[in-house]
Amino acid sequence: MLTLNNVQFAYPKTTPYLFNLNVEAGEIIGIAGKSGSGKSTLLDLVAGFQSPQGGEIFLDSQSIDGLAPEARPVSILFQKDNVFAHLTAAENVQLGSAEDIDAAEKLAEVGLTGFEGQKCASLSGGQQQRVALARTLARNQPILLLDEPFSALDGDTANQMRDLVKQLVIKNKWHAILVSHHRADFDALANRTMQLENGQLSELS
Ligand SMILES: Nc1ncnc2c1ncn2[C@@H]1O[C@H](COP(=O)(O)OP(=O)(O)OP(=O)(O)O)[C@@H](O)[C@H]1O
Repeated sequence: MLTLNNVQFAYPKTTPYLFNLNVEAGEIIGIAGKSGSGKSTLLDLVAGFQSPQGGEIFLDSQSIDGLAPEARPVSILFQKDNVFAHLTAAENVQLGSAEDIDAAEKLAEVGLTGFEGQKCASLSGGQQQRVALARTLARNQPILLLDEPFSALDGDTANQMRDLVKQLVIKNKWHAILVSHHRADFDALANRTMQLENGQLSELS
């Protein structure tokens, strides 16, 4: 389980945050909230881009607070720019993996058989998101942070990506947090959705 236990944080001049959250393996927790409510800040704390000013973040009872971002058991999928355009699909999949991995196999798992040698610059936005997902598979980190990953995709492509992400989170028992402005993302993916307001999370009814 991923646990945020009384995690406190404040930027100068913003509402202080107090985060309590549990995410089970294989679960996707949706985070809704107005622009500026602190959704990205929550992801930044888990990813290690910001440090809690109080409280702790645990994965399966082990604190991850002392780990630098690159050492955290975390993968992140943003809205766009998740891949290096000048590298091939296979090269992008291999980034961040210590050992040689079978990029073709990972690409096949996300529906991109035969795309290994193609430069990402020549792929569609949806295909680029699939390449990024294949890299997430290759790294196979237990925490997956999803920051509006479907927002730049058209309706059908977004639906296919949602299905794929849901399947992979369950299959690989990742602990996923999904930030979005779109109710459709939560309806399709989230086991539970929390509302972030006034610096705190509460269950969205
Ligand atoms: N590095 C920073 N220094 C100071 N204030 C910051 C910093 N980063 C974000 N903020 C402020 O913290 C608040 C929360 O920002 P955050 O990006 O987490 O919100 P968000 O809910 O993700 O917004 P959006 O939905 O627009 O992406 C905002 O008021 C923002 O201006």
